[in-house]
Amino acid sequence: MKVNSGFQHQENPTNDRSFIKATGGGAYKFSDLFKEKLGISLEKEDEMDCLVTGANFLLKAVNHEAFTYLNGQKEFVQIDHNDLYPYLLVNIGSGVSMIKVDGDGKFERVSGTSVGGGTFWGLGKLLTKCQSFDELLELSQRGNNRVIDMLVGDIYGGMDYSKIGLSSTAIASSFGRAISNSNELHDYKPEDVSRSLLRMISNNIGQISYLNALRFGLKRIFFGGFFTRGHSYTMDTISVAVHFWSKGEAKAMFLRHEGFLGALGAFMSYERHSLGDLMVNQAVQIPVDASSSTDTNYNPLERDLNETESMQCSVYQA
Ligand SMILES: Nc1ncnc2c1ncn2[C@@H]1O[C@H](COP(=O)(O)OP(=O)(O)OP(=O)(O)O)[C@@H](O)[C@H]1O
Ligand SMILES: CC(C)(CO)[C@@H](O)C(=O)NCCC(=O)O
Repeated sequence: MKVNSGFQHQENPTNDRSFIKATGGGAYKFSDLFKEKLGISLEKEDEMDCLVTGANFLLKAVNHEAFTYLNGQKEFVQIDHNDLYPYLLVNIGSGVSMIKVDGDGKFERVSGTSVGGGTFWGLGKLLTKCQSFDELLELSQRGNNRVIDMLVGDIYGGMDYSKIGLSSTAIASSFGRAISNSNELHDYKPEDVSRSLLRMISNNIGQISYLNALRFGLKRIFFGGFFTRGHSYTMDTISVAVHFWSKGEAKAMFLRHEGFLGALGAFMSYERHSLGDLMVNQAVQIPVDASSSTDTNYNPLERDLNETESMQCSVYQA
């Protein structure tokens, strides 16, 4: 569930109540619990609507929101507000939603995949016995996927298969090397398992994203959701997949505030529904969650803010 940071106390003579905007499945699942334990009503906002509203807002209001990431190099992308649409928004949460965005409130969820962040975390937990997502992610940083993945070179006696554009080091079959010896799970290092898993899932998401971008002629793909967490290897793998499948035509772009799109969108719905006292051009504070950084190389704010600061941005809705 994404809960926005604003809390509204609505004065109403017949029904004096406190409510917060919420979106995602949790807004339904935990509605009764919020009411019962806290006396707060959850006002449900559509998840896709909120994701798109949040992404559009960030892309327009925040300088240096989007960046590309390739070979360890982060490059911020200058967004032309008049030339933002259409784009593909790929939200990688537990599952993955792919949304074609054509404008403010104009979008279509064109695809999705159940192989997402929940798959990485769930399978990773079973295979490595690690206790937290952060631990799993940390393991992957130290792992070597070549130990478990079957590479083109493993099949072709160390050679590239250049005729079809595959180098000897390309993965021919994720986890495929595990079939060719008598190793059991405990013979593999959790680090290597985690690395292969992360690579398999990120690669797959990158590939499906590109195929959907191709389907609709979209050049720009923005990735959001709490899965990436600014983790360099995750972003690198997604970028390489998009680059590889598009033959360099399309670019994967990541959002600095990737995990907060839905919450932001829910927050902004106060304005949409004329319920709040947010005014056009009123500055809002977006809290920056330092906990969203697990990668020691990752500092989403390395450009202009430190982790504890809030960010000033302008709500410039028509
Ligand atoms: N500290 C963490 N604990 C658990 N999962 C984490 C953590 N940090 C990142 N993740 C990743 O984020 C994913 C959840 O992302 P997010 O919160 O955006 O989605 P969600 O709302 O649960 O899912 P969906 O969008 O499918 O409804 C997890 O499956 C996991 O891969
Ligand atoms: C079900 C949602 C939308 C909940 O956020 C998400 O987890 C998702 O997009 N899952 C992928 C489902 C699919 O398209 O196969």
